[in-house]
Amino acid sequence: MSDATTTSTAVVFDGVSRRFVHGEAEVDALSDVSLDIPRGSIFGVLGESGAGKSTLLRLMNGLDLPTSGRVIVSGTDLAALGSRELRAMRHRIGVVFQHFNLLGNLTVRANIALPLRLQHRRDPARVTAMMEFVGLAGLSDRYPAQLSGGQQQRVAIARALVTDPELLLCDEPTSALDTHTTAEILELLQATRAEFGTTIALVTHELDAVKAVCDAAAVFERGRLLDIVEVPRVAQHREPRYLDHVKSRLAS
Ligand SMILES: Nc1ncnc2c1ncn2[C@@H]1O[C@H](COP(=O)(O)OP(=O)(O)OP(=O)(O)O)[C@@H](O)[C@H]1O
Repeated sequence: MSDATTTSTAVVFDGVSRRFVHGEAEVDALSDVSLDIPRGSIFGVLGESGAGKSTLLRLMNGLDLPTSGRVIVSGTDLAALGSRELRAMRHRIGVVFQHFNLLGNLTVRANIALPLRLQHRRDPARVTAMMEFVGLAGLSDRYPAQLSGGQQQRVAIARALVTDPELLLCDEPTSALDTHTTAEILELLQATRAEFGTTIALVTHELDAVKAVCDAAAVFERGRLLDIVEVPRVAQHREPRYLDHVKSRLAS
C-alpha cells in the first residue's frame, strides 16, 4: 500500500472486507481488498453481477462502512469521521448512477443546482457553466422526461460536478444507453478529467468501456480482487474520429 497521505493517491482500500449477515446467511460482498486509485486517473471496477462493485463504491463515499480494513479518501480514513465531517467529505465526492436519478419535478437547471442548494449555496454562473460543459446549454428549462437517456445522464454528470468534487463515482453510467450514446458519455468523462483533474472511479461490467477510457481496472469476482490490469496506452487514442482520420489520411 502506498502512503495514504500522499497527494498522488485519491483512494486507498487497505485490507477491506464487507460481510452482510441475514440470519444464518452470510455474504462476503468484499474479501480483503487492497488497492490504490491514483489521483487524476480514470479507474475501472470490473466484474459480473454480484462481484461487489456497488459495495466498493458505497464504501468510497461513506454510505457503508467496512466490516474490517480501512477506506481512505484523500488521506482520511472514512470510519474515523463524525457525521458532520462525513457530510463535508461527501461534498467532495460526486456520484453518477445507471438510471440517472434525476428529480422529475425539477427542470434541468434546478436538478443541476440541487447539490449547491443542499449546501445552502447559490451559484447560477457555475450552474450555467456546467450546463455548457456537458453540452446542454439550450435545455435548461426542460424536465427530465423531455430528455433522451444520454441527455439525462449529461444532466446527472453536470449535477455531480457542480460542487467541483475531487472524486467522481460512476455506477454503471452507460449500461442503460445505446452504443453511440455510451461513447459520448465516456468522452464526457474523459473531458471531465482533462478539464477539472477529477479522479473517476468507473464501475461497469462493460469491458469496452474500460478499454475506451480507463488507465487501469480492478477486476472482481465474488468479492475478491482478482487483479489490477493496466490498460495499454494505445487505447487512450480511443476516439473513433481520430482513428477514422488516421485511416483516411493513410488511404489517400
Ligand atoms: N445491503 C446488503 N445486504 C445483503 N447483501 C448485500 C447487500 N448489498 C450487497 N449484498 C450482496 O453482496 C454481493 C455483492 O453485491 P454488489 O451489489 O456489491 O455487487 P455488484 O458487483 O455491484 O452487482 P451488480 O452488477 O448486479 O450490481 C451480492 O451477493 C449481494 O447480494
